[in-house]
Amino acid sequence: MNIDGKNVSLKRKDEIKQKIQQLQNEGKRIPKLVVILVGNNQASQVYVRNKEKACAYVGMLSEIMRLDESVLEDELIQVIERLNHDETVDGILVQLPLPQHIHEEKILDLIDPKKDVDGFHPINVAKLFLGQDGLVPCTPQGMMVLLDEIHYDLTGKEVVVVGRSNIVGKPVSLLCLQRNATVTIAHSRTENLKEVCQRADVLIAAIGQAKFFTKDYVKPGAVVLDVGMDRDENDKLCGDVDYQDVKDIVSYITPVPGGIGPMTIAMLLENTLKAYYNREE
Ligand SMILES: NC(=O)C1=CN([C@@H]2O[C@H](COP(=O)(O)OP(=O)(O)OC[C@H]3O[C@@H](n4cnc5c(N)ncnc54)[C@H](OP(=O)(O)O)[C@@H]3O)[C@@H](O)[C@H]2O)C=CC1
Ligand SMILES: Nc1nc(=O)c2c([nH]1)NC[C@@H]1CN(c3ccc(C(=O)N[C@@H](CCC(=O)O)C(=O)O)cc3)C=[N+]21
Repeated sequence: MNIDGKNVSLKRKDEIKQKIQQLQNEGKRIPKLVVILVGNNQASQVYVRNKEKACAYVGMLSEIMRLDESVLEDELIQVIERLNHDETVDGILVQLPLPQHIHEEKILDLIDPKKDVDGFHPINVAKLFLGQDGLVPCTPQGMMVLLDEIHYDLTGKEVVVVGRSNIVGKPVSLLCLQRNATVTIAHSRTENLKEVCQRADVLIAAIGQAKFFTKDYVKPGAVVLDVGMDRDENDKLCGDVDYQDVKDIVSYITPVPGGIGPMTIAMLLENTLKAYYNREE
């Protein structure tokens, strides 16, 4: 069965919309998200526009700062420092990937952890590691919300996460561990990947390879969360999972599009609202 991420994200956004309406009624300041987009990466343009639309839908203020591909690292640093000090700004997101000449780590470390709605700053990463309350990366958090939606209890379950990036693979592994799953993190150097994946009660596919996971990777009855945002042979958007091949043997699967992607955006809005409340307190 499909897990309808689009619909779940809509429910979440409607809840946020109500909260913002309430702030408005009380004459309070309205939460604001700033997205920094460097260069003109095609995919990034689409994602950023989706974020802008979502902000408008819930009544949140948003600003997209479009910087030229050739922007100097120092200029970007100045922009972030200004936003860090801007009292009207609650969330700052620097869209990845950044151009080659800019050091990603240096930039992410600079964002005020209180405004780090991506949850990529070392302080927030450490909080997640320690199980402390902080800003949690959006895509992994979105996956937890979808598991809640199907009332799936991870306790004692075998979770296999394929992919070990800082933005998806590692954080989602920690969240599953927190929920008492037995977690395996696989990657490009993993031996016998097929056999490892076949053990999974929950398979999390986050490698960026179109339709890589066919049914011989999937245990019948497993839950499959497909994070991939890939292009197939016809340049059509698809996931890391071969949906047609596995759909009849899984218990649940997130489709692409309409699965994890929309949840990422809903969680971004939730994080911005959380950052707002934390700062107002
Ligand atoms: N829906 C959403 O909201 C989001 C979707 N995405 C999508 O998710 C996918 C993953 O993104 P991201 O985590 O940033 O990816 P990265 O490219 O940063 O990391 C990919 C990971 O997958 C591993 N990997 C690559 N190929 C294989 C393979 N053949 N077998 C096993 N492991 C492999 C790599 O291993 P190694 O470490 O050994 O190199 C690496 O750990 C992409 O399609 C991306 O577009 C990303 C973010 C949000
Ligand atoms: N600092 C930073 N934070 C991110 O969260 C971040 C990033 N950089 N860089 C790129 C990835 C990717 N990502 C997506 C967000 C929404 C969809 C999304 O809305 N997907 C729709 C379809 C989109 C389409 O039509 O192309 C869906 O799956 O239904 C996808 C992918 C966020 N990322």
